[in-house]
Amino acid sequence: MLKAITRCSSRLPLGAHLRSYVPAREPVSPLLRVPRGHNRSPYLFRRFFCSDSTDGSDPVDPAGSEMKPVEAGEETAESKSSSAIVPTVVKPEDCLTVIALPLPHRPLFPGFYMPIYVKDPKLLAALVESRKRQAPYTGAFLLKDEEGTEGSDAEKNIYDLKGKDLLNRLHEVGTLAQITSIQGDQVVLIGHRRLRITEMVSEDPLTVKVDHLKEKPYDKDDDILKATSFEVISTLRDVLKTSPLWRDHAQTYTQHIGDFTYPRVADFGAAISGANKLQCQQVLEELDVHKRLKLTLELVKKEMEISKIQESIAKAIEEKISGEQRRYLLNEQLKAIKKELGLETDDKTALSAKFRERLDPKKEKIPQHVLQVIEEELTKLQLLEASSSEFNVTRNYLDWLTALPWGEYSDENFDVIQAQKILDEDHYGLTDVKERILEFIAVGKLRGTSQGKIVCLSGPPGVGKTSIGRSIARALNRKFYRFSVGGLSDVAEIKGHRRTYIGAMPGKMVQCLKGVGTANPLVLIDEIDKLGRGHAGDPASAMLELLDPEQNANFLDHYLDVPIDLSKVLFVCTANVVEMIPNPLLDRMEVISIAGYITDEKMHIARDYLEKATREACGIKPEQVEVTDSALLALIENYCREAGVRNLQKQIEKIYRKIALQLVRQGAYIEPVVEAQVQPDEVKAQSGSVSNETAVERVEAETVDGSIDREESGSAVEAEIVDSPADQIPTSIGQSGTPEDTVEAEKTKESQAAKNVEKVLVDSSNLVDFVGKPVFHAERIYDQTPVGVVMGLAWTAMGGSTLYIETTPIEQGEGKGALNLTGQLGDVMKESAQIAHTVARAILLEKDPENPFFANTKLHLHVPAGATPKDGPSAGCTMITSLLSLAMNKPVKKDLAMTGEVTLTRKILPIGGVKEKTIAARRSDVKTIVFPSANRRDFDELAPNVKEGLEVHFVDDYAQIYNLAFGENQNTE
Ligand SMILES: Nc1ncnc2c1ncn2[C@@H]1O[C@H](COP(=O)(O)OP(=O)(O)OP(=O)(O)O)[C@@H](O)[C@H]1O
Repeated sequence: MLKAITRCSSRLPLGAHLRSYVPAREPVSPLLRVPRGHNRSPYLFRRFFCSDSTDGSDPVDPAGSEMKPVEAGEETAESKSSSAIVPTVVKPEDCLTVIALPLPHRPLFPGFYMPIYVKDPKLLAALVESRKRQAPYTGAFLLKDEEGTEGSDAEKNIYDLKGKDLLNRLHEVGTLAQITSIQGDQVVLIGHRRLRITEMVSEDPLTVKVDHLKEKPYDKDDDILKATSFEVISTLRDVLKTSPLWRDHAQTYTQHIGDFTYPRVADFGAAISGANKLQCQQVLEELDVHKRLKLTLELVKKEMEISKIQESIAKAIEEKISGEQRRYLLNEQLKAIKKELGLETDDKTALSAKFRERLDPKKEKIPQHVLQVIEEELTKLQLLEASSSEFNVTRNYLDWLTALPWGEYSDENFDVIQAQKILDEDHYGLTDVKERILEFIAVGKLRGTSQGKIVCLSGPPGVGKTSIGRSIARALNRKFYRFSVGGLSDVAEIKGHRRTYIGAMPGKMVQCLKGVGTANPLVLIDEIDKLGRGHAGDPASAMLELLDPEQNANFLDHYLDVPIDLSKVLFVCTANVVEMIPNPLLDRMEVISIAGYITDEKMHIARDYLEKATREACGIKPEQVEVTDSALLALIENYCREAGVRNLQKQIEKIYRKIALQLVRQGAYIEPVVEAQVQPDEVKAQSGSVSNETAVERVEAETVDGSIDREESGSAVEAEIVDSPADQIPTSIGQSGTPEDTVEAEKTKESQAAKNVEKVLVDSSNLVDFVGKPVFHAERIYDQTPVGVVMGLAWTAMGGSTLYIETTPIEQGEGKGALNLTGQLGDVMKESAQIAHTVARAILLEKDPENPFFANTKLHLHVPAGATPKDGPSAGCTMITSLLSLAMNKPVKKDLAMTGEVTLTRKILPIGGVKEKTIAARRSDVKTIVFPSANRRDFDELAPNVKEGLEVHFVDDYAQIYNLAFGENQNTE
């Protein structure tokens, strides 16, 4: 079996520098050179032919030589003379009977090498034999494709063919090939001249008689021939530019063949083109040089097109990958440079070193099990590929593990006095909270260590829950970390994601510890009452694990996967409504409620804290402004009635912003005055004897804007002249002019200017200019409540408030008794109204058995304000009183407010929010309050200033309220 190593002999080095055909006219690449030879001797070419061709025979005869087929047996004069001299050496032209070697893939062109594999032992032996006999020639003929088979199939069947069958399968025209070497079954051939099979001589191996073919004669000066040949050359040259492989061919070919002639150009082009075997065979068979050139031109043009496409494909792909490759290469180079300079060892080592460096100082404090995990992960890191995703996961994990403050605690403050000072510095009042913190410190001092606790601060917005948390941290000398859990529904926020997830992060607590860098911070968990309901897992349970002192010594974060000790963390939670906190959580908390502030407390907070802080924040000096008590009071009463002080803070900020603008504007007007003062010429003119009037007159002339009146300007300048004699400062500036002096003078100027600016006064009369019209109108609608209207006390998340219960008849008639309710009442409140109706009817029956009011009257009970939803049972007693007032046509006592749930048996049950309700009652100028007896303790605990001026009655039966309300006053205490 024959097997060609390559597509054609093209793998073998051929080719040459092809010189320009007309060098003077066309100084082109030296790669392709002249197809001349029309004026050169054939012998000259022979010298250049293949090295093994010892006889110098030339398969490509020079142009102009005889082009007719050489008949078998016919011998040229040259051959005769040669054989006469060296009769033992067979010349190519003497080979008229040759072994036919089938070529499966491509024909062999004269001047080209072709290695083939001869698998048929008999054929191989015959070739070896022939080589030994000094006749190293064979006929190489292209195998025709059998119908329906192609390529490898043709090769497969080749050795089954013998004799005639094989002959029929061979193309008639082939090449006389010299056997240059035989190694094993590899036979290397070099093509000499064209042959045509005439008849079969023997069957196995197939031996045939051949005619030697020569090109038809052609005119070497024919223009068309020249032009075609040039075109082939120029196309070849173009292709050579893009393909280095072709260049090699050309070089080697000319080394062996010598200069190009027209037929050689055609052969060369066809041989190195990638054309299929039939097209090549066509070129081989063509003896007309012009036609052969044209055929070749077609092939090389096609080759050109292919090479263009190849180039564009290569370019596109190169562009695509070159960006990434470039980055990769640059990165690698950078790494190498850094490594060389000792700036960085390789990634993994540097990372490990970084982690170890972090660990070393705290190694003793890290729990053993954590150390073990860290070591394992460090080993894993070394084994992983730096570009793998697993590497990144491990690196991040180690980053977190090593960054946590294992066993690192801030030195706690156990000094109660110092702590009290800090707490008082930041907040007014809040005695309960402060006391609790001081107790905590005291216990810590006695025990020697403090322990984690959960404190829950509850109260309306803006009462300072969050800010006292920060202040507690400061008092205890702990690091402060705050996170809000309002609306939090993902357990992963608290407990972290498992490491297997992409973008996994530890939970908030681990983030907190990394952030603060100590294991005993104060963590403020804001809005715990607004904790979301989780869709995957229950955040409340996760919070429980986090907060519970029993469990959190071994808190397990999903990401970290090693237990961490949170028992030293002090948790402070804040909530607006304690009832909304999940019960198991609430159970573990120590709730401290901050009810809100009364006017008096707000005054203190505003004066001593908010105003001070705001003034500093606005860059205003105390002497530049005065906000009177009456202004603050008006602000609190008419603008900021809510329980907290956040709104009050906003209003104060508003005032100070306006003041700042006013001061800056004034300063801008005063400045030109000061400038005017420092004109040396003018100073000289004044020379110490300037009268006040003169200065005033001058300023008047310069500050023409109407917004500063004459008197103001005058007085400002007067102050200027009195405080700093005009002939001193300006003269020093004018004369010395050193930078120090200038700075000094500038400073003096500034302070003078500040002094000149008039102090801004804010009092109740001009408060409107700063904060606009009052937003609140008195909660109190009635001076004296009319029949059917009674004031109740309510509690909301915003603090306490007063509310009215109004009842009016709709229609009367036998058996028409009914009750309509309005005012956005909730279910509980509606039920409360039904109970009140029943109880009121029973009481009326007792007091006035003849009165059929409730039986015959359709009533309407309304609770303003209608837009606010209301609920709760604590308005029960107020509703009964309102119904009775209407039924008896008797108004209730003036300035009376009440609260309390009533049962059907007229018992009064306790209510919540005593402090808020008391504060609200005082705000509405209520004089007498009725509370359930069960709330007496709550009331007694209130600060004296909150209780001041109130007449409070504690009742446990409605009869007592009846007496209080309708004038039959008794001592209910
Ligand atoms: N007793 C006080 N003394 C001084 N400043 C106070 C006092 N109470 C509240 N403040 C100030 O009021 C502002 C609002 O307080 P903070 O934000 O702590 O309210 P909060 O109760 O946490 O509100 P929310 O429930 O809306 O979170 C803060 O600037 C705080 O300093």
